[in-house]
Order: sequence, then structure tokens, then C-alpha cells
Amino acid sequence: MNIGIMGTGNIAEYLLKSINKEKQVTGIVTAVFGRNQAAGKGLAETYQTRFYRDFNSFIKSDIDIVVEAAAVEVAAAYSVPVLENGKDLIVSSVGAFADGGFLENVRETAKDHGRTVHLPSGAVGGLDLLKSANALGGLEKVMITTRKSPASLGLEGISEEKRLFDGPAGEAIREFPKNVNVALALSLAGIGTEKTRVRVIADPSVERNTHTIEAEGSFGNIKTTIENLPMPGNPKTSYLAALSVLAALKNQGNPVVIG
Ligand SMILES: NC(=O)C1=CN([C@@H]2O[C@H](COP(=O)(O)OP(=O)(O)OC[C@H]3O[C@@H](n4cnc5c(N)ncnc54)[C@H](OP(=O)(O)O)[C@@H]3O)[C@@H](O)[C@H]2O)C=CC1
Ligand SMILES: O=C([O-])CC(=O)C(=O)O
Repeated sequence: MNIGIMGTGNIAEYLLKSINKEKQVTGIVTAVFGRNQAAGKGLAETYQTRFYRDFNSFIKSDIDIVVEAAAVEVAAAYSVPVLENGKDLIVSSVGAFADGGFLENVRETAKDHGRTVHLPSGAVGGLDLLKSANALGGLEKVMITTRKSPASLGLEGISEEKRLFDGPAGEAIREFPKNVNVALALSLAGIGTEKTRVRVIADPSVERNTHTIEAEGSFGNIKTTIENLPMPGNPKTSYLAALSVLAALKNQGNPVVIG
């Protein structure tokens, strides 16, 4: 399996290290696409891959699958062209799918070209539970409370916990596109972007990116908290988010699906 990565940041570098250096996946990253020439050239040299600033050259190269590890706008701009070029796709910036029309467009394009799109669980768990709970439409409430350090939310001078947002997931991702992709993953697995409630709290007392998920319905109820260690290179992003992409790559082509 030849893998192409969109993005030259923190998740991209983690994947390159795990795959090209540590051989954690049966496959190799042969191409990286991005806008940051210096970062891209550095990655290409360190991890023996090719860097492209031109999307067409990247997508026409010998890749089988593309991992988006960049930003919501990158997922929005390139998901359809990736599929039209006959490649499977794994998307980290699931916030792009807040737009239901875009989701349908991606679904139709994948179907037309016989490709698959994987939206990994990212920095949370519980998507399996929400899907089961809503199999007959019995899921009633889903809420996620995200607590991050002020620095990882781009804030300075906050000495006490401060609620920055309380509202539907669709609005939350517009305000915090680099911090609440997890809320979109939960929305897609459960009851949608309007009914899924999101609270974002800047909390100087936390070092871990903490997500508390609460859900209720005909199945019963659940409350679970994930205390994520941040990635060293980018405190906004939890280590689990990068691991979830790696797990998706490890599972490619696996005939047995768990969860
Ligand atoms: N599903 C989940 O649970 C999670 C999802 N994510 C998503 O994954 C993404 C990547 O995370 P991470 O690697 O930590 O982020 P980084 O900030 O470390 O890296 C982002 C990369 O994307 C590039 N980029 C950003 N915007 C654009 C753009 N408009 N056009 C082209 N390239 C762009 C950056 O380039 P440059 O250097 O030029 O800025 C950089 O190479 C996040 O932005 C977020 O959307 C993150 C965490 C959890
Ligand atoms: O990594 C995290 O904890 C969550 C995050 O940034 C996102 O969902 O965008």
C-alpha cells in the first residue's frame, strides 16, 4: 500500500515516523502534499518520501490511499478530487462534514468510483456506542464538554476556567475548527450537528485535552471522560487522534471489522 499524506504538521510527521521509519503499517508513505515548502522538504529528507506543492502531481503519483492531516478547509477542498482520482481516503479534519451537502457529495463520489472514505474516531471513543444506540433512532441526547489549556485554544492571560462556547456542534466547528473535530465525529455517528451539544472550556488547571461525552436514549445512558495527552509538537492535538489514523491504516483491507 502506497500512502499519500495531505499536511506537513504534527500528525503528518507522526505518521511518517511510525510508517516509514518504524514500519508500523504494511505500506509506505510515498508522497506528501502541502503548502509549507520548508516543512515538506524537511519531511521528505528525513523520512525518504516525496513532497508536492502541486495537488495534481501528488494525486497522479503512485499512491493507493490518501490521509488528510491538515485542516477542515483542506478536507473540504480535496476530498472529492481524491476520490475522483480513484484513491481511498482517511480524513482527520472531520469538521468538513458539518456541511451535510458536502457529506452527500463525498458519499456519491466514493460510490461512483468504488472507493471508501474512513472518518476515524480521532481523539475520542464511543462512536460505536452512539451508532448502536441510534440504530432504531432511539438516541435522544448527546453532549461533549471539551476542556483544554488556554494555550492550546490560542488564549493568553486566563487564570480561571472560562466557558468559551455552548451550542450545537455545527456552530462549534465553525468557531473552533482545530479543536472540536471530535464533536463532528460524534454528531455523524449519532444524532447530527444540530442536536449534538458542545461545550468548550478553557481551563488553566488541565494539561490534558479532556473530553467528557454524555449520551442518553432508549439504550440507557453513558458518561465517559477521555484525558488525552497532547502531541509534543502541537498541544491542540491529542496523541490519540494521530493513533486513530494509524489504527485506520493498520486496518485497511482487513476482512474482519471490530466495533
Ligand atoms: N478528529 C480528531 O479528533 C482531530 C482532528 N484534527 C485535525 O487534524 C488536523 C491536523 O492536525 P495537526 O497535524 O496536529 O495540525 P498541525 O497544525 O500540526 O498541522 C497542520 C498542517 O496543515 C497545513 N495546513 C493548514 N491549513 C492549510 C490550508 N488551508 N492549506 C494547506 N495546508 C494547510 C499546515 O501547513 P502550514 O505549516 O503552512 O500552516 C500544516 O502542515 C487539524 O487541523 C484538525 O483539523 C486534529 C486533532 C484531533
Ligand atoms: O485533539 C483533540 O483533543 C481534539 C481536537 O483537537 C479536535 O477534535 O479537533
